[in-house]
Amino acid sequence: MTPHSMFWTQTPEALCGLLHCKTDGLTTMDATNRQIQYGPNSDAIAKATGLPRAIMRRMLEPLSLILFVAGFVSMATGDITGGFIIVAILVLSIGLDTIQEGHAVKAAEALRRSVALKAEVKRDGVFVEVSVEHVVPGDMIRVRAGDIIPADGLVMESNAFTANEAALTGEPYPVEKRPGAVATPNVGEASNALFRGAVAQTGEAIALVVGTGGQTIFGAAASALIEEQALSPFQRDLHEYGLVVARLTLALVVVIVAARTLLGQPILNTLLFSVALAVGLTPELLPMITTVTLSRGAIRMAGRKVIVKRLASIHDLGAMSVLCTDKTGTLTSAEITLASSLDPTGADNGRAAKLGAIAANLGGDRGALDAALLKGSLGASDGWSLSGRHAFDFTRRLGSVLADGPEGPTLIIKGAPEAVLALCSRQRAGGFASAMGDKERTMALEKVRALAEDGLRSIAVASRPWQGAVRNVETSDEADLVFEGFCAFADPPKPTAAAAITRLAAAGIRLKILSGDDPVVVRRLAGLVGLSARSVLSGADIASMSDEALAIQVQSVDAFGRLAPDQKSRIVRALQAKGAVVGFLGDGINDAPALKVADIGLSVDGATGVAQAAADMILLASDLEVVADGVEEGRRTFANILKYIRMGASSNFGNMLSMAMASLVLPFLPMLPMQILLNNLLYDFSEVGVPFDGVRGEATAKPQVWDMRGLIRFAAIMGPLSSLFDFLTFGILIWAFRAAPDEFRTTWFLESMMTQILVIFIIRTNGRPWRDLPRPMLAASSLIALLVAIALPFTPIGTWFGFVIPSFAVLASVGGLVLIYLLLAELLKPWAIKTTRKLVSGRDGQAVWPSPKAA
Ligand SMILES: Nc1ncnc2c1ncn2[C@@H]1O[C@H](COP(=O)(O)OP(=O)(O)OP(=O)(O)O)[C@@H](O)[C@H]1O
Ligand SMILES: [Mg+2]
Repeated sequence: MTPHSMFWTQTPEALCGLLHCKTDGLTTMDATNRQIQYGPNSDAIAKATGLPRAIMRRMLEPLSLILFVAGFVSMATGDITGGFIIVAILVLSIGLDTIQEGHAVKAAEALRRSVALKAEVKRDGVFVEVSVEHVVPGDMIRVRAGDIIPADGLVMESNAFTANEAALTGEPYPVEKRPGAVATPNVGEASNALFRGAVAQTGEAIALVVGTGGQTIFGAAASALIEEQALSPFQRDLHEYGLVVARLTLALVVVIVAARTLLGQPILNTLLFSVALAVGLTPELLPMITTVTLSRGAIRMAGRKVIVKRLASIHDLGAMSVLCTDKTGTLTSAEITLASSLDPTGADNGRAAKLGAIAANLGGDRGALDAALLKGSLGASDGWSLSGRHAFDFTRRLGSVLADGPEGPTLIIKGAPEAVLALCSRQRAGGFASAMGDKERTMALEKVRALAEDGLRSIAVASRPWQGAVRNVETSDEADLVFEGFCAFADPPKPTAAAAITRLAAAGIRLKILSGDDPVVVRRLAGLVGLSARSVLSGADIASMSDEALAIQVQSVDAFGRLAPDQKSRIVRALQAKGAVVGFLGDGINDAPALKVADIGLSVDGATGVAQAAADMILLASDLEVVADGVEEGRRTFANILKYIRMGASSNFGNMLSMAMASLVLPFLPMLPMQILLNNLLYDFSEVGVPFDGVRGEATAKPQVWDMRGLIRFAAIMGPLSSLFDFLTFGILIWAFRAAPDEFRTTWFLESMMTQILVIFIIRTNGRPWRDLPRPMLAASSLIALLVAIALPFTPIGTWFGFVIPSFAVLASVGGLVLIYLLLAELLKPWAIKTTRKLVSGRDGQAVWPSPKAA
């Protein structure tokens, strides 16, 4: 049943027998059945979803459980109305919570799935794209350079195919994979096997899937690469904040229960009161609120062509202060074209392009340059076949093929000019090969420079007739070459790039180009799109720098060229070291390491699988405009979450706190448990509109960073203010009006509702509330909650809750107090919202915001 142990030692026929399939792919029907039999190709533990489960989960939370029990106990002991109301309110809150969450989260999840990695499988005789999850044993898959291999499989056909299994086996170099029997049980030598989670480096292969999901050789290790979702510092802080409040609450409850029991108050009553208070105090809604707001943010961002894979990265995007980007495809158009083919002297000659196209075709790379070469010389490789290869890699910046054709066995090398020229000892011009010395090399490099200054990027092509037996190419073979000439490519900047960069700069985000291309090309482009082109650092420059020196250099340099993949990630780290929140936008295999290290990895739809897998967000259009839109949305979302948190940390919390204190000095309960629960429910309802609220331009104008100290400052100013007015109400009711318990509770309920709900309109904006009105949804949710709260005591239903109609004098004075409270809150606001966390310009030397993924 498990054909996958050492499957590479078996023949395709034997495996097909075990898997009950043929070697020409499955039918859709068969695949569907197998999906049921084998399960999805992922080993994420299926999360309990579904409505009943979501409700159960909430009901089983300790506080709800206690309240349910208490409610039923009340009913049983005679207080039918009281007990019933408590249970009813609980059911309503849980319903509110569940509906809100279910809806938004599902939609966000669906979006995430829409950019899930795709795999090419043969179904009903043709190759089609399905999501990786739907690959099943028995499928024929096709993988190409840049893909993450979706399942374990036996290679049936291959063309220049190499796979990088570093993450699985630790073997740092790509290994060639081709069909053919292997006898060894050793995984590392299974040259006919593909393993889930490895990266296809070059070429193309077709394989028979023998293992999916957890049933793969590297199992969980592989899926960690494919499906990782780490917590961001923002989420961790939120969690911690929740814990602090929970502990405070617990302490408070213990004190109240002890004190009131000592005072001889009825136990059940006290217990219910303190649990209700705990419900009011705990930010039990916080996780739901952040998830819902983030999910709503994700949905809105999708409308602006940004698909969010990791929800918490929305905040990180809003906090981003530096965006590093690859050059081709984002700053320049993705479609590179072959502009000219030149011989070593600079004269037009098609030979370089022809050899380049042969190498591109046989070499199996899938880069933009190869595509341009193939398009530029159609049919050039007719009559040529592959005998050996040394695959292109971004560190050597060249690759070679051993091709057999009309000229006999020939080694063809193409790559970055300085890399290729260093290997040449002769050059061919006008049909003749002549010696190539330093003088010729310098002239050739000057030609490259001249081309670059005209905006053309070039690669060099060299060759040499192959002597001796045909075998695979090694580094030592790449010497003593004949320089054949250059291929020059046009790669002009996108017309929209400069404007987008200006817009990002206005939003407080600095752009840096991190390219593998020639520094001269990079410099010219930087100038064209409005970046500082004064100094350009190259990979060679930074290789000799210490981390400290690099961290200083990256502050002022905006353009980098000739970077190896690990140098891109090194620069990202250097920026992070000085406190910047760094985004990286890239699409190639060579961008994957930097995408992983960056705080926010951005890739584009259609990018290589590795890049997409490493990214947190996928742009549906490769355009900086889209990033700028996304940043705006991200900041908006974050601002809305902040509203919630601020509200919870001040008014709501303050109210419950003063109530707890009052319960210790009053001979009666300051509010009945069901009144507290009602208070909490109405307050929660009033906030339902927050995720839909608008945000003022100024709140999204600069990178926004989660600022725990700032929040504490806010709470420390607004909390006591709210408590002060609670105590004033308290004092007036007791001493001025000598209010009876029922009137006292009703009035305090009204005061508490009015302050909590109305202060939303003040806290939600940094500006004047009357100049920055809330969106209809928030206005509606809070005003409805407020109206219900105010109207209740005056209706017959109010009596169920133990409300009475307060006297006019009482109402008038409390109304007056609420107005003064709101006025003071508005006056103190500017002082309370001052950020304590200096916004990062990359210079404050304070890494208070560690990169989420760098750890
Ligand atoms: N297929 C190829 N054949 C030959 N040389 C190549 C090929 N791909 C890349 N190179 C060489 O390697 C260099 C780095 O590659 P590339 O420019 O794609 O890196 P990058 O960092 O992705 O750059 P960009 O910022 O332009 O996207 C190129 O400038 C070129 O000289
Ligand atoms: Mg690139």
